[in-house]
Amino acid sequence: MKSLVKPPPPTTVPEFDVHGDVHGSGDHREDLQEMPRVLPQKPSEEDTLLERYDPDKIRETYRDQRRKSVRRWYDITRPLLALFWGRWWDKKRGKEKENEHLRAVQLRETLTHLGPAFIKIGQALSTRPDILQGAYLDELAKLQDQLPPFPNEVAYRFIEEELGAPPEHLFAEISDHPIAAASLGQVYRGKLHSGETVAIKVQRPGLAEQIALDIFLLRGLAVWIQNTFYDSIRTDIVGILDEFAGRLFEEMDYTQEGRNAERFNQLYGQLRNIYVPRIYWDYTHTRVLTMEWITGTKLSSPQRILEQGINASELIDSGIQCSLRQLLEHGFFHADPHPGNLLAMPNGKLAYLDFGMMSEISVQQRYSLINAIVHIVNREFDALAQDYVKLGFLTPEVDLTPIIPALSQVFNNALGASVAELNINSIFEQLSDIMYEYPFRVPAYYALIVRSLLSMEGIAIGVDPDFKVLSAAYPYVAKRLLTDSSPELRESLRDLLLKDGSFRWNRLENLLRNAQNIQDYDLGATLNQAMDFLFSERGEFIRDRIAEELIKVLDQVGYRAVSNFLEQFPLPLPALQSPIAEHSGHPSSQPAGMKTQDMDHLKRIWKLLQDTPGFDAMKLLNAFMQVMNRPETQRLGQRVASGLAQKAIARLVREWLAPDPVESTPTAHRLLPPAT
Ligand SMILES: Nc1ncnc2c1ncn2[C@@H]1O[C@H](COP(=O)(O)OP(=O)(O)OP(=O)(O)O)[C@@H](O)[C@H]1O
Repeated sequence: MKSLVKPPPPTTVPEFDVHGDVHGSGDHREDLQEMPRVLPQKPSEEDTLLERYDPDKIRETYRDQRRKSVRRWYDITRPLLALFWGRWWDKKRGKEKENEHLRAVQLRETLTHLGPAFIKIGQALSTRPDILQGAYLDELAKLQDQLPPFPNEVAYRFIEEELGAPPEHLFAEISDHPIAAASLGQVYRGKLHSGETVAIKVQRPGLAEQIALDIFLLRGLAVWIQNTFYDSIRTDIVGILDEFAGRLFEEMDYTQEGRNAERFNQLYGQLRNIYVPRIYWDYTHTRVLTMEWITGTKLSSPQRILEQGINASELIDSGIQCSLRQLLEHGFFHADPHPGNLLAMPNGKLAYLDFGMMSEISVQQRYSLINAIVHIVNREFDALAQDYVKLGFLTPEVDLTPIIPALSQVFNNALGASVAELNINSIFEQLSDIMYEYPFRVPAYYALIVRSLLSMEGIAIGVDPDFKVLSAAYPYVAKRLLTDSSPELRESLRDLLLKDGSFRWNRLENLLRNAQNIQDYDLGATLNQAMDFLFSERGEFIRDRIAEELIKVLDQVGYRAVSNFLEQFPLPLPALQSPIAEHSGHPSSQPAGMKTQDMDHLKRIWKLLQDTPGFDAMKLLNAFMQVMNRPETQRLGQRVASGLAQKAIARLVREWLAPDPVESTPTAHRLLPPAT
């Protein structure tokens, strides 16, 4: 790191072309004693063209630049055709496997050589095992970091152009070489005059222009492919490319990245162990981003993390919890969470970097995703097929009959598989086959979600080979089902808890147990939700079940109370028959120790609630009192009372009026039900 507090005087100013080559040399620093005022520059022509992704505007710009387009087209197709030809030749000679690594390296080098747009495409492909295999995935994963840097002078010039003053005036220190050179920019370590250590990200020169031209050419190709092979290509490749390009353009605007970081921090920065660097807006503009420096180890080096004694499993769990909230709660998600963008901090926190590529999914899509998880866990594949319709993968007219068994095969295999086999990667691989075989149209956002999930799983498995993302996700889903009052999730909760008219206590127990340890699980919200749900129109079905259960339970308790009372004060009354025995048709010989399965569940649920952080008996009592005052409860009470009365009368009638097969015996003995 060099100190720039007293820089030497300027000499000549270098000139640059769009490729970042330096013409002329010399030091252009001025000797200013004071902190300069930061004056962002007026946007250039390139800036205005590239304010946001607009395919029509780009087409208009490049339509008349035929020579430029043809030359670039030639540059792109030549190495790619050479690559395809090489692969075809390998296949013909049966050397496909033998040369796989060589071709993969060739692909990586070709994409690197073709520039940022292709590097980004390669990065996206590196998380698509449904498109590429083995060696290719490994090689493309190397694209995620470390590209050749561009000269310091160019970077310093950019800083000056963007921030209105040379770096030596803006910063107290700046590293004399970039500490990382990524696809879109390179990063310097620096220090503000106020003392904070910062990361200064400077964009590659000529980047926007180059990317716009490449996207123009690739989109033309995608439109042609889609129109020509419409029947065999069911994926909306133009849509995917537009989505990708839109995000790439956003990524090139570093002020957008700064805003993303702040929004990310606002939504997820409060989660346990999650850290988001602060943005220094006075030192940030379209092509220069200054943020808090994070000291940490990339998750791409799990071994080094373990060596530092950081609790890696906890770190990964925090990452998974954060990802779940991104995808299923707020819908604003980091679409590029590769291990190079995540740092394990020495204090055990997980820092997110690079907020250039963010994506959003709608509320409806989020609910459908949660429902899909519930249906997978429940093995309800007909409902899962419907989820695909809701998520836009299938049109409503598609016949789901053959798709349901295909889905059931994938997930039954997956859920029945051993821990090592149960990974999202293999599930997605099999789903890709189904999506290819049946008329699925993969929406553009799906690729990003898959990428995000696969990346999450890849990172988790790197640290803990037994990690199961689905299992880690379920507690969060349980929490959402128990606390979210949206009609969609209530519907899912109802489906989960009621089957063929009976209430599945074990599932409720399971949900409560799963949600118990989730950090922001709010037991009070669960109770409120339960009450609201119970007394809503749609809760009527459950109210009926509860009335029945209560009648059963109270009848048993009442029987026991009377029975115990009579044991203390023997009276010449006929024997009371156990309601359980009555219910089951088998009189029990031990009424005092009787239990029902439901009672067991209720007891366990009560225990679970007591053990849940935030349990407060007084709050529960309050809720209970409120419940008691509701007209529905009073109606419920009337039903229970009348149900109990009916049962009691029926029993009395049976006991007293029905002929007794056993002769009168001493009262104390007759308190026991007749032996069978
Ligand atoms: N705040 C920071 N603190 C420490 N190091 C940082 C910080 N920001 C970036 N870096 C380093 O710079 C590298 C590149 O940063 P970043 O990923 O933001 O750049 P990029 O051009 O968007 O890269 P990518 O090709 O991943 O999109 C990171 O992998 C990290 O090593």
